Formats: sequence, C-alpha cells, structure tokens
Amino acid sequence: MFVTFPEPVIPERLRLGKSLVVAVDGPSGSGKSSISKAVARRLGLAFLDTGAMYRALTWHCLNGRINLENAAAVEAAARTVKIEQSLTPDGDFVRVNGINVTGPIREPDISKAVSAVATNLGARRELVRRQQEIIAQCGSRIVVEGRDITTVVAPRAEARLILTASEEARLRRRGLQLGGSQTQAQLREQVVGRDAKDATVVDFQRAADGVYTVDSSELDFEETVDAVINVVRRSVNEGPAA
Ligand SMILES: Nc1ncnc2c1ncn2[C@@H]1O[C@H](COP(=O)(O)OP(=O)(O)O)[C@@H](O)[C@H]1O
Ligand SMILES: Nc1ccn([C@H]2C[C@H](O)[C@@H](COP(=O)(O)OP(=O)(O)O)O2)c(=O)n1
Repeated sequence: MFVTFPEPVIPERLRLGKSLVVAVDGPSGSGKSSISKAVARRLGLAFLDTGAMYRALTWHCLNGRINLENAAAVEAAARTVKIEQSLTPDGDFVRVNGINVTGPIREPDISKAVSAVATNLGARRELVRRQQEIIAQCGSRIVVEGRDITTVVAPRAEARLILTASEEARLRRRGLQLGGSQTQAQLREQVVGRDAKDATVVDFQRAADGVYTVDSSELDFEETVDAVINVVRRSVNEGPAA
C-alpha cells in the first residue's frame, strides 16, 4: 500500500503561503535536480525529484525479480510499492518498502533499466497520480522536476520551464558528477541513449505552449539558478511564455 508521507517531512514553513508550483522538465544531465533544489532553497519551497520515483520502482522490480518486460506486473508493482522520499531541498533519501535505496537507485544498473519502467504507461499513470497527491500535500508550494511535469503532472503550474543544455555540456557534467567512473560510451548510453528511449513516451526536449526554456550550455551553476528564478518571477508577474 502507498502510504502518504509523514507530515514532519514537509516543514510547516515550506507549506504556508500562496500556491507556487515550479515545474521543470528537461533531458538527462541538464541540471534539473541540482538546479531545482537550489531554486527551491532560494524560494523556500518543497522539492520533488520525480525521476527518483521511477528509479525506486525500477529498483523494487529488479530486487523482486519482476520481469520489466511484463507490463502488467510492473504496473501492479507501481500500485503496491511504498515509496518514501525527502521533499525538502536539503534532504536526500529514498526508501522502498522501508529499505534505504538512496545510493542504489543511482547505480548504473538502475540507470540502464529505468527506461523500461518509465515507458510503461500504466506505471506512469500511477506515479503521476502520486506526484499530484504530493504536490497537494505540500500546499502547492513546491519545485517539481522530471520529464512530463510541465505537460502532464502540473500543466497549470504557476511557472513551467524546460531546462536544457548542449549534449556536449550534459555529457561533460555527468562525467564529472560520476567522478570519471564511466567510459565515454557508457556515459553516452546513460545520457543520450536513455533520453532517446524515454522520448518515445514523453516530449521533454521541446517546450510546450506557454513553457519557458532555459539553456544552461553557456551558464555556470549560479547563473543558471538566477535564470530559473527570473523565469519564475516573470511567469508569476506576466504569465506563461508567449
Ligand atoms: N549550469 C551548470 N554548470 C555547471 N554544472 C552544472 C550546471 N547545471 C548542473 N550542473 C551539474 O551537472 C551535473 C548534472 O546535474 P543534475 O542536476 O544531476 O542533472 P539532471 O537532474 O538533469 O540529470 C551535476 O553535477 C550538477 O551540479
Ligand atoms: N517525470 C519523469 C521523471 C523521470 N522519468 C524517467 C526518465 C529517466 O530515464 C528516469 C530517471 O530520471 P532521472 O531524472 O533520475 O534521470 P537523470 O539520470 O537525472 O537523467 O525516469 C520520466 O519518464 N518521467
């Protein structure tokens, strides 16, 4: 059974105030998680990494020897697994049925397998439902990042943007992040190869109507955070992108 998050995970100060949902989509390695966390910290908002939920479900299936090709079994697993994760930008934990999987869900075996789960439409439906529930539990004051947040999970978010960067920048950043543990071919498969598979079910490369784009190829980390905050301000003051 999916159990709602215990209240103390979302401090009251992050839940109070006017609705401000910031929806961030983009390809692998574009900076969604790290930049979104920094933005949530600056704006005093909760934070949801939806990719971690797809990774957690993938870990659960592999751990339970559920065949990822068996769409009905994966969908059933999505409905029954209990996933708990930190909802503040300063926390970093993910638990699956009470097991701490914070580290394991970032391992290359999960990165390799996760697209099989992310392209399961029944599993997506269930995770989207949970994500919308979490947004409501956070008083709609949250930065949410993933691949279908601007279009499916929170199409009415106060601010919606695609965070992107050139393929070269994304490969370089992911390589640095993984401390040089991966060959160039492995990195390419995990970043470019995975995006190609995921793009068969969600369009996260192109901004939908009203969605802003921030390209961080030529920006450093802090400049990118500033650019996203500017988009949030502009969205709130002037509305969606023209
Ligand atoms: N503008 C930037 N300049 C330099 N490094 C960045 C920038 N944006 C993100 N990074 C770094 O790139 C790496 C990948 O970012 P991450 O947030 O994991 O991407 P995603 O969630 O989109 O896959 C991280 O180590 C992050 O700190
Ligand atoms: N809202 C989302 C979030 C992630 N996914 C998929 C896409 C990715 O292959 C996996 C893991 O996402 P994650 O954001 O952790 O991926 P990165 O390694 O940061 O690129 O889940 C999705 O289909 N929809």
